[in-house]
Formats: sequence, C-alpha cells, structure tokens
Amino acid sequence: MLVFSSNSLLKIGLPRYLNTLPLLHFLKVEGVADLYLLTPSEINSALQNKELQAGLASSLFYAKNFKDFLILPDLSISTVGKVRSVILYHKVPLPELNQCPLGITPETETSFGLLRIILEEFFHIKPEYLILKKKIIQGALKEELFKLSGYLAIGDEALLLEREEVFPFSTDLAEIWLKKTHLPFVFALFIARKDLLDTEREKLKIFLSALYLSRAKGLSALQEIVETSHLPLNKDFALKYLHHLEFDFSGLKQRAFLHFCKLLYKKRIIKEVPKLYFFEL
Ligand SMILES: C=C(O[C@@H]1C=C(C(=O)O)C=C[C@H]1O)C(=O)O
Repeated sequence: MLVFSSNSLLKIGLPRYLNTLPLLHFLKVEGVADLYLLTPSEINSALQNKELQAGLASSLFYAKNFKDFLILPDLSISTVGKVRSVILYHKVPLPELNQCPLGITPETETSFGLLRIILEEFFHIKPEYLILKKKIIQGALKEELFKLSGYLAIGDEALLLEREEVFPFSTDLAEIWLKKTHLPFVFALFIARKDLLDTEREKLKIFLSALYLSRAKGLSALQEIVETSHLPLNKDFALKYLHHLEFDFSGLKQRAFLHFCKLLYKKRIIKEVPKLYFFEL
C-alpha cells in the first residue's frame, strides 16, 4: 500500500525511472511539495483517488479523465522515433503474434494503448493480452515467461531487459509509431487535479516555476545526471537514451497526442476524444 503524508504540501507523483532525472536532478521544492517516485500506474490511480494532487501521469490516463484534470503547460515525456524504454520483446516475428499470449507490465497505461493501436490497427494482429501482477525483472514466475510469446516492458525495466537476451526480437513502439504516422509520441503529461486548484493554485505556480528551471538546468547537464544514476547501464547508452527524450508539449506533440486519442476512440479504449485543458499560470 502507498502511504502519503498528511501535511499541507502539494503531493506530486513522478515515475521512478531514469527518464525523469532530467526534470528532478536540480528540482528544489522544500516547503512547497512532497515528491513521490512511483510507477506510472501508481501515479494514475493515486491521482484518481485524490491521494496525489498532481503528477507526471500516463497521457492515456489524461485522455480517459480529462474533465477532472488540467495539463501543466509544455511538459511531457515524448520522443520523435526510437524511445528505447517502451519495448515489446517477442519470441517470433511480429506478424506471427496473432492470438499469441503477450504479457504486459503492470506499470503502464499509455504504452499498452499504443501497443494495441500498433498491433491491431497498423498490423491487423490480435494477440491475447495478459496484464501481469509483477514485472518480469522482479521475477515473474519462470513458467509464466515460458508461456508468453512476448512481453511489453517500459521504463528502466525495458532498458535493462535489452541486455538479458530472453527474447530474440524487440520492437520499439515509438519507432513504429513514427514510421506509420510521421508524428512524435507523447507518453506522459504533467497534470493536476482541477478540484484542488482553488486552494492550491499559488503553491502549484511556485512548484511549476521550480520545475521549469530544473528542466532547463537538467537538460544542459545530462552527462552529470548519467554519472549519478545507479542503474547498471552503460553510461554512453544511458546518455544517448536521455539525449533522445523530449520533455515539452509543443503544438506538434499536441496534435500527435490527439491523433493517438482518435485511434484510441476508434477502438473504444476511450469514451471520447479529450480536449486539451491547460492550467493557467
Ligand atoms: C517513455 C516512457 O514513458 C512512460 C510510459 C508511461 C505509460 O506507458 O503509461 C507513463 C509514463 C512514462 O514514464 C517510459 O517510462 O519508458
């Protein structure tokens, strides 16, 4: 069970992955916010349950719940092409995955939606999806691995699994998305609960200006950030990974996100195409 403090500071959730370090490394928010490093799924459900007031949540979570949230301007986790940390690992080539069992990491919402769009809409493949209780790297049962034809990993697990060679094939979902749509892909958006803004608006503004500053500093110090990371990854690989990630929500990314939403709506994964509601600073 997650435990959140009961003080009057803003409670903010961020994915506990290497990819948020450029935002976090220089972030100073003492006296304004408590930061909780969680999985994206935990952030989504804590935002839904009002245990968190804001967080870097799955973009698909915003699409499903856009009436209750505001987007904090110009923040995201996105890529144009290869992301390296949202990977379908598989045992047979992609076209042979029809009706095969695919394990899904319990930590994702957006990437599972993207996987469905890619397999079902772009490749006309309909596998059997199994949302696992634990990610593979935490030691999901060996038999479970044996039974699966593929596994969708995100975040640090996806980066680490590349070295394990459990599956002979790997497909980078953001790379396929770019090939098929010529668009970037937006995995996460920084959102805040609308109903808490009456009381927390000023604190959120202070938090945001600290976040914009720490993003600017972080993006100019990626080498330093990579050196402080404890992940057992080759440092050059980690640097290349962070170089390729983008943390803004430009006009093109807004259109790309809405295009993703239209495809999600077509498959009835969401009930309506969301509006982009922004927090006004
Ligand atoms: C690119 C990534 O984006 C993540 C993917 C998410 C999802 O699939 O719901 C949510 C937040 C992001 O941290 C990643 O973490 O690897």
